[in-house]
Amino acid sequence: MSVGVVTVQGLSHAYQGVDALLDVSFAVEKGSYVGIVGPNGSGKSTLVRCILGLARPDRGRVDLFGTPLASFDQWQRVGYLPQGLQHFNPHFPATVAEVVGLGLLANRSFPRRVHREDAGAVGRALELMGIGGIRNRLIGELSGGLRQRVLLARAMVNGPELLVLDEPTTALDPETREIFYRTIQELNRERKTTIILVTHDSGTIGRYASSLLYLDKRLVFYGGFDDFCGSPEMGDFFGSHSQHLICHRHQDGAPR
Ligand SMILES: Nc1ncnc2c1ncn2[C@@H]1O[C@H](COP(=O)(O)OP(=O)(O)OP(=O)(O)O)[C@@H](O)[C@H]1O
Repeated sequence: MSVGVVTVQGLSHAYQGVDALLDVSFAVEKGSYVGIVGPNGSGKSTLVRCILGLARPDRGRVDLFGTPLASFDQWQRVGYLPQGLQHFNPHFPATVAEVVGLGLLANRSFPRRVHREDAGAVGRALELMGIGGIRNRLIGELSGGLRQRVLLARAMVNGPELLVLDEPTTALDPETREIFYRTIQELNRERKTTIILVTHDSGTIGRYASSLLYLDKRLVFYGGFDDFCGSPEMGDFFGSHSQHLICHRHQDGAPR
């Protein structure tokens, strides 16, 4: 039997009485690559924040690796790349290696320090992302694509089994975006890292993810991209022309 990495049951969340999530239920199995899509304000970030315990749902339940969130304490098994982290001041006084090393602190009790022996883990994460050669550069001096690789290395430094990425490609040009998606796909295929990735681009993510989760406060669709393309509900939702455009790009596109 496959192992549930994330199980969400009946999740609802409102901000000051305004619903952001309504009765959302789904399960993510080990080794899946789930793309979360939906319009602006449809609750995507709120959903991942509830999954990670960063927002408290009004109703419902989240289990991580079979453990209720309230008692889950194995955060080294989870990597998170939040939305909008890529904007660094060019003079931000931290090197690439230092930024990646901060990822080791998530599961450490006080005093939280990076130790000398952590260099090995940092080096491995940098090599995994193909950025070992820039370890001493200042993070603020890098291009958007390299910066995003550094932040991904930071999320990967503990060797997480689950990686949650919230709109990681918004600041990237189309070519760098494809490279980034391919990197995530390799992590999924070769290391069997379970991926949950929030994006606005249903067409592109459909080429890489094993499942799409379409959210509009409620869960509208959860399944494979081919089913998404054939789904009459999604046709009603987008209008058949838009659905065709999304799915047509997929058929033209990259390997899965
Ligand atoms: N801290 C907050 N306080 C009040 N309202 C919030 C807060 N965070 C989000 N919201 C509202 O909750 C709704 C869902 O927001 P959320 O950021 O989860 O959506 P999203 O699908 O990730 O949006 P986007 O695609 O624009 O990033 C939106 O209407 C948003 O304005």
